[in-house]
Amino acid sequence: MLLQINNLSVEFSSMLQTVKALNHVSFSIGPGEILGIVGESGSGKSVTALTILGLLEKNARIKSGEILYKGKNILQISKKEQQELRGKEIAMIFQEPMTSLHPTMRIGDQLAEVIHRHRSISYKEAYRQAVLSLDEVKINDPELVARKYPFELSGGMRQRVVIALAMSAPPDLLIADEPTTALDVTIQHEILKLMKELAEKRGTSIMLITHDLGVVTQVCQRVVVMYAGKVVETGKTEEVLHQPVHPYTRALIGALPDLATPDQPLHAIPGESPDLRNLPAGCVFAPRCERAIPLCREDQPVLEQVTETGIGDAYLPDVHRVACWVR
Ligand SMILES: Nc1ncnc2c1ncn2[C@@H]1O[C@H](COP(=O)(O)OP(=O)(O)OP(=O)(O)O)[C@@H](O)[C@H]1O
Repeated sequence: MLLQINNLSVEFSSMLQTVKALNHVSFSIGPGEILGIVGESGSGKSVTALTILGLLEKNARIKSGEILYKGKNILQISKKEQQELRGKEIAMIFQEPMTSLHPTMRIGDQLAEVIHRHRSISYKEAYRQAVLSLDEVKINDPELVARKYPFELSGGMRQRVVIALAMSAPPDLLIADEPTTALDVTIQHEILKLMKELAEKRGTSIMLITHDLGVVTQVCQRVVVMYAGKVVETGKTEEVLHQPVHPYTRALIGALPDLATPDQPLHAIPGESPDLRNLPAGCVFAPRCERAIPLCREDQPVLEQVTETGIGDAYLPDVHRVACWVR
């Protein structure tokens, strides 16, 4: 495994309250794998990403768990080592490309500077490679685009530049937080295709955070479904999305006419999202669950293998697992 998260719990505290943002989260990402993390707003997707990157805000506390990156617990390395990891091995791209781009610097110079920093080559050579990297992310006329400023490019073009920047090290793990949400459907499709191609070509693993199940179907081999800071279901994309077991996953999928079509937002589920300052004693989804039985309100279910068909180690990442008493 490239990345293995075990039993991760993260809280945010202020004088008055404690928000339990992640509760005993475990999952892994293999080399070259594209893993989808899906869930409603507030389910803990971004907090998971920020914890991996060592970028949690000051009021955050890691209550339990470990994050093994190439077998080493990166929750225990120094700030400097975390920074090095972020620069060289783990890259991140966000929904809004401008957050990653310098507004007053030409595209070619931004890329060349990063490439120059990572490799021991002259700036001139780094600039030449910057132009090549624009070509690699399928930008037409890369020499011309290299001389432009970010504001002169469309949203889709900017996100391609950001991908080129993120891939310049190149990283072993790319964390992409809603990378196509701000783009129109056709461009979304092209950007996802590009990310998939780059992952295959470079062997980069991608952790793709999305609220869009169409995106998951399109590019992710496996998926982790999160709800209220917990993993409620996980397994191969096809199994989880075509034979969902958790009532939450079922509800998410319920209203989608066609999973193969991108840009399908998650179905709104009746009831309110749980209050992370005051989580229920039993299953976090029980208050909204039509199938809940008394046990669901008393005891927290843990992730367990769905069927016996996946014979062997229940902790193999491909195995379809669900945290639900009623199945
Ligand atoms: N610095 C913080 N202080 C207090 N609470 C926080 C902080 N950062 C995140 N949270 C809380 O942690 C929970 C999980 O947030 P997170 O951003 O990971 O959700 P998400 O699944 O990524 O949602 P979205 O899809 O809206 O980005 C939310 O309830 C959020 O309010």
